[in-house]
Amino acid sequence: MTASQVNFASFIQARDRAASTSVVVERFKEQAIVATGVEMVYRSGSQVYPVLRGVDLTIQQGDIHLLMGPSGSGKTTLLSILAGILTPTAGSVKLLGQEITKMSRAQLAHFRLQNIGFIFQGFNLFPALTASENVEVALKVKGVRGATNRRRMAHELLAQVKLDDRINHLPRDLSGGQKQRVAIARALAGDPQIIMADEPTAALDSHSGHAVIELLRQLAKQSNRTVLIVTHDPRLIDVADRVSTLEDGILRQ
Ligand SMILES: Nc1ncnc2c1ncn2[C@@H]1O[C@H](COP(=O)(O)OP(=O)(O)OP(=O)(O)O)[C@@H](O)[C@H]1O
Repeated sequence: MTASQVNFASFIQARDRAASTSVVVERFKEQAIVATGVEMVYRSGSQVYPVLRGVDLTIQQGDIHLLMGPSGSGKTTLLSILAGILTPTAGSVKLLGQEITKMSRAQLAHFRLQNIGFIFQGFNLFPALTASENVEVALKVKGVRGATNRRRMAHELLAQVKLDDRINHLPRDLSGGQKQRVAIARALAGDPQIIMADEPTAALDSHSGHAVIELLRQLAKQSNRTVLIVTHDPRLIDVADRVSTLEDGILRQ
């Protein structure tokens, strides 16, 4: 081979390597949550309660995905499995390209801390801590060093959810919508790529519910975060990219 042929061959090899890497990155980016054949059976003595019967679910990165279905259909069970809080009886779950169903408890706990933020119906704030301190605690758990640093970051997160004028308020001095916004700021601590929310608007009146929905939409779209929401709230359908319905243990996307 001549020198120019060698150069051209190396160029082609480098280009193909780059192309295959970008395909991998693309694919990784596109599928934030992939559940395959997920089954869950609860047992109580000799009684067996099958709740999920082979659930397949793919959620793209940056999407707001709603999980709906009648009461008792297994939505919280599925969310807990997708978050790695419950281990399914069968099937696998991949988050951000990593199979969490194969991780040890320690690996899973670390992965959750780094990559998932949770929002609950009942806010789950520490009642004796201010809005800022509630977020600071989450930052500490996620490994952010330095009290001053955590305080500054907590204020930035609270500003992001438009609560900069309430940073020193205790939860009892905040409205339901404001409490949920503190909970959202806390879920954003550590900048997780996935946010999971269980009935985030159920305890809110219509006005606060709308504000929280709009905030969740902004969070997903501005930062390309994936937001998975279990809800009965039909108002959320307008902001969702996809809706799945769970019924009798079967998921329809
Ligand atoms: N630890 C458990 N042991 C036994 N059965 C359970 C357990 N947890 C949940 N279940 C049952 O599994 C089914 C699904 O519960 P799950 O909470 O996942 O439903 P859901 O769709 O989230 O309900 P809701 O909309 O009312 O919150 C229910 O029949 C429930 O009673």
